[in-house]
Amino acid sequence: MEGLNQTPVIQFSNVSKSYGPMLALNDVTLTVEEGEFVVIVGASGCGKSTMLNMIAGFDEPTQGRIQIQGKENTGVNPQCGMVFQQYALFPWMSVEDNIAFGLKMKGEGKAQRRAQAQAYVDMVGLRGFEKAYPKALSGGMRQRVAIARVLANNPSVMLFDEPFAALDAMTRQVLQEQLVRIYEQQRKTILFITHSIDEALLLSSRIIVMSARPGRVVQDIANDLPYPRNADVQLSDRFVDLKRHIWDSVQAEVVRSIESAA
Ligand SMILES: Nc1ncnc2c1ncn2[C@@H]1O[C@H](COP(=O)(O)OP(=O)(O)OP(=O)(O)O)[C@@H](O)[C@H]1O
Repeated sequence: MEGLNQTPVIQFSNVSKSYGPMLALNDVTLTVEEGEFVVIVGASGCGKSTMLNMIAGFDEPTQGRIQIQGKENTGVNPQCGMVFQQYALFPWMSVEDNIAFGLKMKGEGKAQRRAQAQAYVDMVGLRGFEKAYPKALSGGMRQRVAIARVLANNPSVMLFDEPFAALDAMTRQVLQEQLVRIYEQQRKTILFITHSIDEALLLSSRIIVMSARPGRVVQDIANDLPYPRNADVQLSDRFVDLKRHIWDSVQAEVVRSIESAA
């Protein structure tokens, strides 16, 4: 059967991570296959960002092994593209140049860079803003530039660390729907962190619930809400069932995390 013997895009094997004496992640084993949209939820401080940082090669496990497409990182992994909560754009570059930056680094010619940048400008709905600088853009627009820049690099894995957390609710919903559209078209492998169960359900094909620190995987839930999706999915009975189920386990872990901090 197709896909059965494929190397997973991401493989955590018994991964633990300590910072000095503090254990942040404890024995995490997780396999992510090509084309999955995995959302990680869990209490504050349970090691979600640490997981993304280790996948990207910004940090490494204290114990266990992380393999990206079958290989352990030896440094920052160019196959991983990260979108952060804070927009991390180059303020001295236009929208177009920010998006095309990675293409320039790869040595692509100017005309080709411009054409590709334009395609991603269109994809994230920023036509007309190509020549604008980040300071002239709203938070939501900046985040679209950040997403387009990562897409333009065509990474094997897209990593999102609470990318919409700083946005107002309406902008957030527009960007969520846009990201779902992009996923439906491109089926990129995505790992996405959020504190919002609604966001997790709207976006993901699978949801991982982490325990309070030290983080472990406590639930691994297939999100069977059908694609194509839009915000209306939140009105369905299945959405409400899944939300209740996930909320119960997240809430238990949040309470544990607050109690252990007290
Ligand atoms: N570079 C570091 N040095 C020391 N401690 C760190 C470092 N990075 C993370 N930690 C600690 O590791 C734990 C996990 O942090 P991490 O940021 O991965 O959690 P998180 O689940 O992403 O949290 P949040 O939801 O609040 O963003 C926290 O207690 C944090 O303070």
